[in-house]
Amino acid sequence: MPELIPLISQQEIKEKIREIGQNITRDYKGLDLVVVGVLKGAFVFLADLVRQISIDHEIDLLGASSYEGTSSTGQIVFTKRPDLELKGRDVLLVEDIVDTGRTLAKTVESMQLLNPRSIKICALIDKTERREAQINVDYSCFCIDGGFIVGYGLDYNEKYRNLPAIFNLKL
Ligand SMILES: O=P(O)(O)OC[C@H]1O[C@H](OP(=O)(O)OP(=O)(O)O)[C@H](O)[C@@H]1O
Ligand code: HPA
Ligand SMILES: [Mg+2]
Repeated sequence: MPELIPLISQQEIKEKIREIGQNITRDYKGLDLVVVGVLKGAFVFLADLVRQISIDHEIDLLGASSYEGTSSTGQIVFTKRPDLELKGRDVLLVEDIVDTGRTLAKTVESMQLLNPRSIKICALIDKTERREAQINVDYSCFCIDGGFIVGYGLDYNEKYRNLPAIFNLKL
């Protein structure tokens, strides 16, 4: 049976998201913000984050998938493209986790083709141990070294996304 070891509590997540939401609100005043969540993993974080951003903004979604179990296949499959016009706008990509960095590297590359005015990245978890692609995370909630984590949107083979806090998964 896999073991779940508590890593980040609901309260810690809540407090950090409030702080990051205030920073985004401050930094994007007067800009044309479109928050784009990366499915599936970011859906819980996105829903909580946008409710802490108090300037007008629009929300869109894209889908990107590459994991089997705890490993990246290296093949990023885009399962959904954003619907909104992003040209000339200020795009904030919202991710649950940056691990190897491959998903975001590919995603940023593909978003750049849509000619936004700016692209920045907000990630709940910035996990550094397996980083391969150079990614600058503009808004990072929690930085961790390693381990495979689940909960709060993050899955292992599609399970555990519903857990309200974040856990280390021991297989
Ligand atoms: O930095 P990387 O090594 O690319 O890993 C991060 C990506 O992996 C996960 O997505 P996954 O492919 O598991 O799809 P999911 O969001 O549907 O779970 C996660 O949601 C990120 O998008
Ligand atoms: O640590 C992780 N947990 C869940 N999904 C992930 N996708 C990349 N890294 C992870
Ligand atoms: Mg996943």
